[in-house]
Amino acid sequence: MRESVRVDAETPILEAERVSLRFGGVRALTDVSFAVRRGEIFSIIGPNGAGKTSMVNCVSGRYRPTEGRILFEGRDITRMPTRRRAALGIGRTFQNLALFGHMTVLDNIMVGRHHLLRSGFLRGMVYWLGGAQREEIAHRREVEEIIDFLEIQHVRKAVAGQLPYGLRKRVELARAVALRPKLILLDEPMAGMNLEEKEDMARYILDLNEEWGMTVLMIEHDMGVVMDISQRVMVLDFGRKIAEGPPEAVLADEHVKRAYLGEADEAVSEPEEAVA
Ligand SMILES: Nc1ncnc2c1ncn2[C@@H]1O[C@H](COP(=O)(O)OP(=O)(O)OP(=O)(O)O)[C@@H](O)[C@H]1O
Repeated sequence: MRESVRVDAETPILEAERVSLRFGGVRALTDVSFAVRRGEIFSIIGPNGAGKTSMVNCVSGRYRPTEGRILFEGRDITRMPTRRRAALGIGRTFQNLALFGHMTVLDNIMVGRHHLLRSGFLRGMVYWLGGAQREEIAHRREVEEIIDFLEIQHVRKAVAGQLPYGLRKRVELARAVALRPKLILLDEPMAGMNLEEKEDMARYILDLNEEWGMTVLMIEHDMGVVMDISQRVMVLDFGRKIAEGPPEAVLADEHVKRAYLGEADEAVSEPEEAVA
């Protein structure tokens, strides 16, 4: 039986409370707190090694914070295994592609669905045993919907490992979406993409958010994309939070400019041209 949880419009879908993470002597995260509101696109930015992936791994369950708590829909998930978090509705993609290269696109997405069944959707499982054919049809319909949405119909039978990089990233997103998560964690979804692929990916993320109702927590280096599609942004630097807020406010923050964007205060300005 599912535990009852406190969920209302005021409850953030995700909260990190004073999270610290150490690897031996390395302080990957120090005292980081933030909250993601239900329905928003929230991005984490910061220089290399700032702790972004570590933070997302604490949310997905791959890493366990040394100190602090992670709450999902008001429930403490800090010590919960990854699989159970997925069953609660936390899905993710990885910085480095994690597809089954030898399998078809369709099978890769089906794997996402099977994970959904295995992860405690007991009713579905019983149904599967009792009426496998109807379940399979429903399953396929969902998968086809995702394939249509991500515009990968033309490669559905292709072997995933042989696709161009941008398409593989899209298939990986499809697999994460197949879990039907409430919160989707995207680790550098645009990495290695050309401009057109980035624009497509940005549109898919917006649609996932607006039409599919998924809350998005994203790490992304492309500042243009981050500023375009995020409602709020958190900036990490050396494992600490240095700013959080709407994109424009964060961009204008002097601390952020110095620490992250490298726009030092002493920026050299060109002498103005003499006006005749
Ligand atoms: N598994 C690990 N073992 C030891 N140190 C780690 C591990 N994972 C991360 N770190 C260290 O923690 C710090 C934060 O790394 P993290 O990968 O979270 O940063 P990031 O902001 O995601 O960087 P990037 O933008 O390069 O992906 C770094 O100093 C990194 O070397």
